[in-house]
Amino acid sequence: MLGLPEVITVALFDLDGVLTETAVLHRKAWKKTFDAFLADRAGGVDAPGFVEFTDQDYLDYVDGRPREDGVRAFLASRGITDVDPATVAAIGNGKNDMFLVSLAEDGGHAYPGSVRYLNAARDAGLRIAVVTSSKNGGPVLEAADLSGFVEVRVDGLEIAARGLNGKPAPDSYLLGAELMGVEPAAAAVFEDAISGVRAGSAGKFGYVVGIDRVGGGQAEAMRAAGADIVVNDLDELLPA
Ligand SMILES: O=P(O)(O)OC[C@H]1O[C@@H](O)[C@H](O)[C@@H](O)[C@@H]1O
Repeated sequence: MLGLPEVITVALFDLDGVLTETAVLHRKAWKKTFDAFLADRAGGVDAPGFVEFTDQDYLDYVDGRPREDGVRAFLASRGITDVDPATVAAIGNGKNDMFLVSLAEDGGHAYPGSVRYLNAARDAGLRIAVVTSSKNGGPVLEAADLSGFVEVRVDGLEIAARGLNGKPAPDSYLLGAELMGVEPAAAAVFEDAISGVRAGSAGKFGYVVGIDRVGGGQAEAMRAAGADIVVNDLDELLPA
């Protein structure tokens, strides 16, 4: 009925890019932030040393990870390891200000296919939690009018408060399963980020669903990272 193995009683949904279209807002805010930082270091966008932040950079280093983990991972990928913690925090805060402006302007939309799936899941008695690295998980759920579906939310604030390792470590998903009172084997993870698919795989969850929103090599990368199935939209899992 829901395209999941029968043993699954709990769904652990990532948020940005799985339930809501906000991954795009995150990516655009990160690009503006990192391009400004890189241009500043290189001496301008026309300087020979300037190489812009790409969509693939977002997927490889930032997507799905907690804010400052993403900053450090991307800078390290460019060989930039001399930034102090205050600078890492300032880069993340600047990006967050931009994200909040775009969320207020855009409104934070849910994917229609995800809303169909959430309704079908609720009707079928599948219990629903959200596990997101974002500290904006609460406001994004509210903006997209999805809070009513969610029994338990693990977000970036909770992850930081508990000192958990962020995705690709499985900790946040393991906490989600624990708060829902089930073993990982009884829970399915729904993810659009490679870091999140890795977290689901590392946590030995009963089923890992990859949602490919970007095309290119993403579906293949998701399978390699441990996804049991890859779809383009959640309602592909529902009966036609
Ligand atoms: O900066 P926030 O809102 O706490 O979000 C952290 C990360 O949350 C993830 O859900 C997004 O995929 C990332 O793009 C984002 O950087």
